[in-house]
Amino acid sequence: MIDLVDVSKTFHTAKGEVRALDHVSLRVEPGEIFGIVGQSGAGKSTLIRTVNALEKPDSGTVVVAGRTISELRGRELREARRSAGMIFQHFNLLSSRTATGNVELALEIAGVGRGARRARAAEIIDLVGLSDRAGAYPAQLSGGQKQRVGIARALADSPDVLLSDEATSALDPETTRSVLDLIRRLSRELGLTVLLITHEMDVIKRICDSAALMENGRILEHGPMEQLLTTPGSRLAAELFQLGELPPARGTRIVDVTFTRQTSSEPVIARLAREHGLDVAILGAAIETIHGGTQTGRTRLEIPGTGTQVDTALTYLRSQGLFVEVVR
Ligand SMILES: Nc1ncnc2c1ncn2[C@@H]1O[C@H](COP(=O)(O)OP(=O)(O)OP(=O)(O)O)[C@@H](O)[C@H]1O
Repeated sequence: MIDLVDVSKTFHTAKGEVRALDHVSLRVEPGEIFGIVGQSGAGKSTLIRTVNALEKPDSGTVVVAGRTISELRGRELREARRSAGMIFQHFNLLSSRTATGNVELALEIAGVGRGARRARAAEIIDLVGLSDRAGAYPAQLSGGQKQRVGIARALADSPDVLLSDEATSALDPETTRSVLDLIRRLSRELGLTVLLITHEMDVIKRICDSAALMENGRILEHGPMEQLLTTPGSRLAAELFQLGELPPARGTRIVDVTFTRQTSSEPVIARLAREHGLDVAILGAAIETIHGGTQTGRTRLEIPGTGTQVDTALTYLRSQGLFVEVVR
């Protein structure tokens, strides 16, 4: 649905050149929720702005819903832009218009007639759960409600893609969860593809099917969440499962064991100690629920013993369907 191929963008500033996007390639499948995480200045906003053609890449191509929007101009470009709706951190609502009025405005700009505008606005306001607040002005709405209006406005013209630029960063944790759950529900119900950028790992783990980590204009790693979790050395996985510092070296082997879905580490570790006679210590553990329900966890083990004993232990863990990464 969204394809970025070798996209680069450099800004020329008074302080010199800033390479905001450095040969970025990325594919977001139809219906997928794809999250891009990275520190401030990583290039996330620039990337998302190339997808709705607010920014033109210096090189590379951006294809959205089958149209190479990085090459379009004029009327064709305006038409193509309609395939993506966008939501923002600070909602960007018009304070002089009600919730419905804000949604209708988007349809007015898209050239939809008055009757159809009314009907569609009511329908989409209902879809985001705001029917009882349809006549309220932004100042009378909570942050979460304002973002629901933002979502309704973005989806009013039935785009294929929803772009989200830190849409929950100004919200408290509980409201964040309800807005993310709404985005996930809408994505499933409408078959909507979602590309979101965030600096919060919590957002990635709550709703994303796939994710990418950006730094200095480059994509460092990307892929489906479950694949990332079992990629050796994945920084996204390490950030998801915070297992703390490594203890001082003392001649033992330290391994991280990741389990997903049916596999649970507990009986396996108990059996490892019992059947292999190894005095295994658990140094840390973290369990997370990723993209709406899959329980995934990581346990950090310290395994003493000779090289052969440890190798046997690792072979045993792997034979139990666990992903094992030797940390030290
Ligand atoms: N219009 C611009 N002119 C000059 N430099 C820019 C412009 N837009 C972005 N940059 C620079 O490009 C780099 C990437 O910025 P970008 O906003 O894409 O990062 P980001 O990951 O979205 O960060 P943040 O979360 O702080 O918005 C930064 O160094 C930024 O200063």
